[in-house]
Amino acid sequence: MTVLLDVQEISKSFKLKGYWYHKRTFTALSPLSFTIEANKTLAIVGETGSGKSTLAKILVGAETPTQGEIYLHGQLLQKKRFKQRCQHVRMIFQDSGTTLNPSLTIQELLDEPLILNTDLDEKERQQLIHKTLQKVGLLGEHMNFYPHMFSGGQKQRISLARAIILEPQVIILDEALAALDPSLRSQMINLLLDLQQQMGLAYILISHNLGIVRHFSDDIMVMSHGKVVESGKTLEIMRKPKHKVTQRLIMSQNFKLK
Ligand SMILES: Nc1ncnc2c1ncn2[C@@H]1O[C@H](COP(=O)(O)OP(=O)(O)OP(=O)(O)O)[C@@H](O)[C@H]1O
Repeated sequence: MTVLLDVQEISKSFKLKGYWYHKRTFTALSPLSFTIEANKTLAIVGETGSGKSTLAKILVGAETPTQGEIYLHGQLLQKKRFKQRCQHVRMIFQDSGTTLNPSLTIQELLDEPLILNTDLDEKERQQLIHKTLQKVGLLGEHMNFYPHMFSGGQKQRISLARAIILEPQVIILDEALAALDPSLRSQMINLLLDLQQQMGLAYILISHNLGIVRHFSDDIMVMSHGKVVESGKTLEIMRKPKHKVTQRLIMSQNFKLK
């Protein structure tokens, strides 16, 4: 298997305001490295404030790392080339549905990334939107609907359509399944797994729910205070957690793995 995403020694320190006479910084991420292969899912878990979202924002290009480099297929992802990053790494949030602009139709919402990032003409864009809606289990006719006409689960599918329309290689799911009820969640997980197979996607799953993590991820990385404290195969780590943070997370959810 070949490495798709290679994260090398990424760190992040925030400058704290109000200390001009004695500059202070807060280290949200200590240098950390990891790799992901295509068709695989890496789960990132950890207590609140451990740095998971900061790492996700760096990967998607919304935050600049203090140090470190990210390679995709061996090619350096340039910090300032947002367009390049947008095409390859996309992110879906827990409340993605609520971030869909209510005044735009689904066609207009899906057209935005295509206009910004591709040279496709109007007809080609419309065909791609139609195809992508079908890929996520919606109908081509939904193009003319507005976001308020959809349920929460369907809105999450629209966000997924927006994420995959540029055919990225990596999708970050930041608590993207948390707000869904159990049956919608399993439908969404099955859809994500199907798309992973079809498109060779790598997922980075940030979740507090170890049930989802176990069901969905191949590998796991446990974070605490901006550091990786344990990582490896999900099932092995869940069966025999070595670090006390991992043990605490598992115990706090009363999570048992037979
Ligand atoms: N812009 C910022 N300026 C200063 N500190 C920040 C900033 N963004 C994040 N932090 C700090 O960095 C640390 C890591 O935050 P982050 O949001 O990455 O944690 P998290 O693991 O995603 O937490 P949660 O599970 O609650 O979402 C926190 O202590 C947070 O307060």
